[in-house]
Amino acid sequence: MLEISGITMSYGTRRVLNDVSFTVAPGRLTGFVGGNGAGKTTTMRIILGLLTSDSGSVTFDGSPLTAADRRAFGYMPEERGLYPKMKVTEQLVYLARLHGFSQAHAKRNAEQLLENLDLTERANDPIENLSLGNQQRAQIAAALVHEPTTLILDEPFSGLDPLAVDSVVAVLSEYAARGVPVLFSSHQLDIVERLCDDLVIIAGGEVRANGSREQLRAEHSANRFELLFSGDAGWLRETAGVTVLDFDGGYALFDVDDEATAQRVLRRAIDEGAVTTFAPQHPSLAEIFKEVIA
Ligand SMILES: Nc1ncnc2c1ncn2[C@@H]1O[C@H](COP(=O)(O)OP(=O)(O)OP(=O)(O)O)[C@@H](O)[C@H]1O
Repeated sequence: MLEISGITMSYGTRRVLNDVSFTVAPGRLTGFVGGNGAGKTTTMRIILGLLTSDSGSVTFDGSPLTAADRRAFGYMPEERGLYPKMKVTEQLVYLARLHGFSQAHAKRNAEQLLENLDLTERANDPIENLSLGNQQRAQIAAALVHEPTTLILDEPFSGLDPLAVDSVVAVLSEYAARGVPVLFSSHQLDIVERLCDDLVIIAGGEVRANGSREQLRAEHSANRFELLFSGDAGWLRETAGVTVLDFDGGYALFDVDDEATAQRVLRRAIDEGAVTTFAPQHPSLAEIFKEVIA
């Protein structure tokens, strides 16, 4: 388990991280979400040891990170940094060799990653000849080729088309399933919502929400229900404790003041017609995000 505890950091007199704490659990994909300038890249650089925080700690399974621990991490930086003239496979093999892998092992890993990322056709092209989306895939392969013990990825999905997103999602999920903690930042809330197990929402250098996706959705659930039945739901507008948000004949979306009101509504709907849907509505990540950063 990677644990970030009480990290505070200033650039000059300007504090950009304030008491940032969260964990990245093994085998889980943790999405790190925040607007521009929220502090994601700074936090990741501190985890990697590229920046030193003013206070706080980063530990792995309870011990402070050593240089050797960090060398075994996989990192995809915000500013992409592959050698433009080097061919894709050559580059990946070179990086794995730097980590002490044999030529054969390095080549095997590189080829497998290129296949999983649908990049095999470009294996012998120089990086600079690839489209931006394909350079991005190569960069993801570069972060993974040395079988890292932890993955830290800064905006791995930016600039990828939906098919590329799917192949990267599959590669990261497979990697996490090996028991590796994976932390990735993203602005794309729909992808984060689909992909991540855990979420950390940061704004103004402070963690505003943190937990499993289900936990956050449940915590921010506003007792909202959807009803679909064969009668007419007009009576809902006059029902005590109910606020109707959307209504169309036998369809209604509404908030209730408590669970007892929801059950009263359900009983009345059953009395008046055949109920096909009566379900709590959990907010989307985009809605939670807006709520917690407000
Ligand atoms: N080298 C630096 N010197 C001074 N201020 C910096 C430096 N790097 C970042 N900052 C400031 O620190 C704050 C956090 O920046 P950071 O890059 O960590 O945010 P971010 O969440 O990664 O943003 P983005 O999504 O835009 O990349 C911002 O206000 C930024 O302007």
